[in-house]
Amino acid sequence: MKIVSIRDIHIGEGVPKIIVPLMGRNEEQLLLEIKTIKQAAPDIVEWRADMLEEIENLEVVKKTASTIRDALFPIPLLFTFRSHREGGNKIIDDAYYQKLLENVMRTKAIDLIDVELFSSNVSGIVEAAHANGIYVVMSNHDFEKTPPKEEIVWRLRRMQDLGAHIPKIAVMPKIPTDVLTLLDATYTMKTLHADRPIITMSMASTGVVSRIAGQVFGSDATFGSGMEASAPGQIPAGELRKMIGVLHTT
Ligand SMILES: O=C1C[C@@](O)(C(=O)O)C[C@@H](O)[C@@H]1O
Repeated sequence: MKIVSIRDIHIGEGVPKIIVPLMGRNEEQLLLEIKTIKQAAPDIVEWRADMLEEIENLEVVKKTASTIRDALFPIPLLFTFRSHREGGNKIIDDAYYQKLLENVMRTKAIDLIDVELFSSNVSGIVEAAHANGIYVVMSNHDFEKTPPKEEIVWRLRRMQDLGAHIPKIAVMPKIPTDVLTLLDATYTMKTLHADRPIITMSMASTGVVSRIAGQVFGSDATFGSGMEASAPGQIPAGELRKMIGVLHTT
């Protein structure tokens, strides 16, 4: 089993890692947010760059990336531009998505990058990440429903085949047994197919149990909110840490 190690954070080993999103709209808000979320001692911070007002200005994006890096170091930084079709804040075209990701990777201000499975030229982006020494968290989100177990496992396997260091999927439950489907898919992926860390979650209030207990079934990290949640069902990172601690006391 491959472990993803960034300084003293080892994803895929020990207790699940807590990832806290940064949702600020500009540098000033982001710096304030960083001060606040540091109190929750996140293992990893995710910059949700689709929230940035000036996301279409590459110079601003690159400068903001290094400002965040300096304020956070040594906490590992995950860069995410979440597309609108997968629940993100802003619509950009495929060409700009790739250009944005490649520019940010070249700054070396980040440790991990989110690459959506269904974006165009995934292989090209993954290649650029490998060339820059940045870990790929490949992702897929379904805000409408929970696909069948076989489909969830297929998507996670496809991410692994495409060179993701960490495959990730977030799905929406309509009924409580949809959460079981997600957890069952997680367990099958982890025990039969995965040779690396994976991250899975079921969203909204019905899915909260998956964010707390996901590691029992094979998920290696979980998202907890800082100042603002980035998806439905995220609970505050401090509370999440306590609950995960309870699951790991015996
Ligand atoms: O992919 C994910 C997972 C997520 O959607 C969640 O449900 O916690 C939150 C996003 O910020 C992150 O990029």
